[in-house]
Amino acid sequence: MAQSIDTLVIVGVTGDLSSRLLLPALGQLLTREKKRKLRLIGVGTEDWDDAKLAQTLKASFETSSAKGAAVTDLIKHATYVRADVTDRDDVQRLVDGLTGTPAFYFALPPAITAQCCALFEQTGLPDGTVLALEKPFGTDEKSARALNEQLARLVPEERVFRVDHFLGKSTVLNLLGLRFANRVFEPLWNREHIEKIDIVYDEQLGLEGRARYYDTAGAMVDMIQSHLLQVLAVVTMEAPATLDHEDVRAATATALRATHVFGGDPVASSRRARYTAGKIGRRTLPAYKDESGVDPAHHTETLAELTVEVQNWRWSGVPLTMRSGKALAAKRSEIVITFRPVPEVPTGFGGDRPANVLRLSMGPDRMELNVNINGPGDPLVLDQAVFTAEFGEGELLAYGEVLSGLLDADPMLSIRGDAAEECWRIVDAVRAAWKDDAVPLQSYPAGSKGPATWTPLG
Ligand SMILES: NC(=O)C1=CN([C@@H]2O[C@H](COP(=O)(O)OP(=O)(O)OC[C@H]3O[C@@H](n4cnc5c(N)ncnc54)[C@H](OP(=O)(O)O)[C@@H]3O)[C@@H](O)[C@H]2O)C=CC1
Ligand SMILES: O=C1O[C@H](COP(=O)(O)O)[C@@H](O)[C@H](O)[C@H]1O
Repeated sequence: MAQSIDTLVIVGVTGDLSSRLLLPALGQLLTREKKRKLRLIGVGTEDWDDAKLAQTLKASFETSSAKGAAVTDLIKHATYVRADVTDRDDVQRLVDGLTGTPAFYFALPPAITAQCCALFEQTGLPDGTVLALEKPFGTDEKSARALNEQLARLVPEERVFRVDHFLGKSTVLNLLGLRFANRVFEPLWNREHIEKIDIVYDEQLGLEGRARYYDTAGAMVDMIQSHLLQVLAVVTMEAPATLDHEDVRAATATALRATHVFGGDPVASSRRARYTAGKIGRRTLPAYKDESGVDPAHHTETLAELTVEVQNWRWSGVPLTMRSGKALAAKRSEIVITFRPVPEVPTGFGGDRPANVLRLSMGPDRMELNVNINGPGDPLVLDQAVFTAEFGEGELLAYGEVLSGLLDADPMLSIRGDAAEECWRIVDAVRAAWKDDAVPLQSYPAGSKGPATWTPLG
């Protein structure tokens, strides 16, 4: 695909996302694509200059071992613009200084992004501009819709990138090949054969100084509303005819539109908890409520679980449970597909015959399928064998995949506007029930597996 973006404007280049995730991924991309010509403009309110930006670029690129002509060229010509993007004159100056076709990557708090977009309505934007927005995209269904309407006044939908780096993860991309390029999985990928699906993203990380954002988001918004619902959409969607963004995004949006809280009951289908003081390995964590910047009155959950149903012929009645939390005993990131038991095993077989389970791990990126076979000793006693395959990490970091699509103006890995609204619709009812305290906020010690009363998933 022809390159169509030649100027990348990172607004918020002085921030954490930019230096820790975006720039290393950009460096990796340019190492692979030595002929890509890209100018970088970094924007922030800090008193930086071009030399300080170059220094930051070098440090970030080192973390991904980035090198080569395109990398050197980008650093050499990168410029820093000090601007407050909520100030009309600053935004006008920024837009007037642009040449070529720009992509604005807003590595900013979402409210600032919205203010900047409102100013773009006054300043105008060059033809072909791409706008890339980080999560959270709005704060609920209503605000997401309003933001979509605002963006639609600026650029066409295909030029809005609602970034979700989980869509760039190797295992999530591999799901497309696994499901739609094999005869053996897709015919079984439905309610007749699948009993339940669990999507788990447990982290050992605690708050990591992110109270300003996390304390108003919590695990439900931080992980389930965005990343895990996107993964769920890829797991449950119908086969797209092509991998073009029109087909893939139509398929994921259709799956999300059919997704509803299980049994229509947000109370019975959700759980929440918050960590108390504890130890993870050698690290001692204070209770979440005592972390710096946290307001205990927010009752923010650090572990959330939600069961939904995709209400269509393929999935009706199958519980799909998403869970994610922080400060847990072990990192666990997997999609677990549990098949229904076989209808009958011939009398005469001994041994266990557990259900077939397909595990797709999102780090390390690999799959495991357990099957029951005749045992190695007595052939009439069943045993279990495991087929494994490594997906590999992928050539690019997840953010590299996202940036690659963005610079080529291919929104396949970006969330379409209506899908973003659907994700809020699914969780808004649950958040309302939580706000009314209809679901108790339970607790678990940091470093544990979560509240002891919760049934383990997968
Ligand atoms: N950090 C992470 O791991 C992840 C972050 N995100 C999302 O990325 C976004 C940014 O997060 P993060 O980098 O952590 O936040 P930081 O607080 O570290 O950085 C925010 C950036 O925004 C800039 N900024 C704030 N106000 C203005 C303004 N008025 N004009 C110009 N620049 C401004 C700051 O510039 P300056 O300091 O110069 O004022 C800074 O560079 C958020 O939406 C977050 O949800 C998503 C996934 C992961
Ligand atoms: O967006 C986010 O994702 C990370 C988890 O993603 P990973 O790819 O870094 O494992 C999560 O820790 C963070 O809270 C959330 O904002």
